[in-house]
Amino acid sequence: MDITVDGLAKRYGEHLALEPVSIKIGQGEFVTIVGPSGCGKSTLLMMMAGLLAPSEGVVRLDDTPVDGPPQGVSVVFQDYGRSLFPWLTVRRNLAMAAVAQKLPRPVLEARIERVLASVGLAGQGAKHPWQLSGGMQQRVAIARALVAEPRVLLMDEPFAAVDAQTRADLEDLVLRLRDEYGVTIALVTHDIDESVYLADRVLVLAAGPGRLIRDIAVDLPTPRGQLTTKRLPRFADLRAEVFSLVMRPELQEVR
Ligand SMILES: Nc1ncnc2c1ncn2[C@@H]1O[C@H](COP(=O)(O)OP(=O)(O)OP(=O)(O)O)[C@@H](O)[C@H]1O
Repeated sequence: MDITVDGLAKRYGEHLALEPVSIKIGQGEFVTIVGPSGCGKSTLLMMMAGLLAPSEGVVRLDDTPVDGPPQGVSVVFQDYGRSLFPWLTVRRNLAMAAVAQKLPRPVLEARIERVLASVGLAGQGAKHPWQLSGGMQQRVAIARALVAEPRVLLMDEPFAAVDAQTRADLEDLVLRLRDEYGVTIALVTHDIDESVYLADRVLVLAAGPGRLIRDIAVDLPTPRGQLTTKRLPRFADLRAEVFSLVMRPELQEVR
């Protein structure tokens, strides 16, 4: 599913949180969104998810305008602790996400088992979220987003609350899932290395007011690897480019 963001802007009362922004994200593309705190990253993502109404402009999925949470789009938030139901098992948490699809029970159960295996949680379905580590809970949140077989996955700092090792594992997991499920992904992050490592394109936003200042094509080879990719000179160049834009946007602005 393509995502077209056309002149999308957001005001909160008098405050202009995001100047009009236009972006196209192609089917199966992985785009990351970076920028300093308060530049409107979450605001942009929530409007793409149909969870927040824009003040101007429109989001289209393929050719259909978004005017509420659309079918085929799943969202993963940072705060997995609050996004899972603690009183339900992992399997029941996942089943809830596909309720609207009214799948026959065996189809739903097969999907749940497949998705749990995909995120490395085979055999954990009968546990409750609180019996799992933070990294495993975030895997459940990702699995839950996949159960409905979305065509678009929108992720808002999904790995911010886990340790570095788990974060690297989850990054690689999401890259693999993009290939396995062919989903289009937009992911908000504060982490510049992560923004380059994961992306086909990095969108850099600046603050005061929030605006898009650069759309960088990441011409690194695939498949990516934590060691192989991050030791490439080209990775260091891209990382430095994003870093300087995020830290000193006024020196770099091109449009
Ligand atoms: N519900 C709201 N009401 C009023 N202002 C808001 C609201 N949500 C966000 N803002 C403001 O809009 C701007 C953009 O916020 P947003 O959360 O989108 O930024 P962000 O880049 O995701 O920030 P962070 O990286 O800190 O999460 C900020 O100035 C914020 O204070």
